[in-house]
Amino acid sequence: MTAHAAARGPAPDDVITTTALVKTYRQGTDEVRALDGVSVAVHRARFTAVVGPSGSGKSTLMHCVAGLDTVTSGSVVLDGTELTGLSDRQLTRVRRKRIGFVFQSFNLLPQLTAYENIVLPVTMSGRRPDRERVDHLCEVLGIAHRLSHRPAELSGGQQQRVAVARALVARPAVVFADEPTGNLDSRAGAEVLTMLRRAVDELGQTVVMVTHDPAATRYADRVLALADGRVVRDEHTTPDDTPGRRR
Ligand SMILES: Nc1ncnc2c1ncn2[C@@H]1O[C@H](COP(=O)(O)OP(=O)(O)OP(=O)(O)O)[C@@H](O)[C@H]1O
Repeated sequence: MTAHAAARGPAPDDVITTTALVKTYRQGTDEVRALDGVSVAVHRARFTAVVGPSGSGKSTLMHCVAGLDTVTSGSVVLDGTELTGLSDRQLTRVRRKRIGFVFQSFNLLPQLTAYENIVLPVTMSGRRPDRERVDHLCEVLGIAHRLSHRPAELSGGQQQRVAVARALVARPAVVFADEPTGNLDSRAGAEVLTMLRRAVDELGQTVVMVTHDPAATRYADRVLALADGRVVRDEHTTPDDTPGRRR
């Protein structure tokens, strides 16, 4: 969907819609306009990469859309819920129920096994893990043989795949991946990107990834480029351009 069409409201297959999103920060006496009117819609079950130079607003956009930061003006609708105006408690609920996160630094709990890390979002909310779902995820992600290991006993790439499984386990509406390959060598990075791609193609997951890595964007269906807090490019790729993509 184009930025123009996004202004007309969310279509059924849009899992995120922002309209005229503005975020300003105060830096001393100056005001920084980190987002300067972003209207964009993200399609369900697609892999969207957000790129742009340092300071262009990528992290701010992700934080506002994921309910990690408040917006100055405009609207964010995530999976049918308007986030602006929600209390911290309501935002926490939205994040817990509808969003999975993958970070550059993996953020696994060192004292827990891979399996315990993966099911944490489920057990923390007082539910029992769906063993079939976990087994299927671990098979798709190639970590089924590593589940009893602690993070320190895993390679960086394996740790990040555990983090991807953790992000997917509760069937979130969106997975946000913030520089997921930033701490990995190119081979491990390619493996993790392939796993995110498979999460989209085989599990119907929606993935939004912030990245500096030009190679990473080749795995996405769409590349949104930001500059000075605005969307300056919005490119959709075809399946033939995308490595590891099902034809
Ligand atoms: N908490 C904050 N307080 C003040 N200014 C901020 C804050 N967070 C971000 N900014 C400013 O907002 C602008 C956008 O920052 P943002 O971190 O979103 O960019 P980015 O594209 O993610 O950069 P990078 O690639 O370096 O992570 C920058 O000018 C930054 O200095």
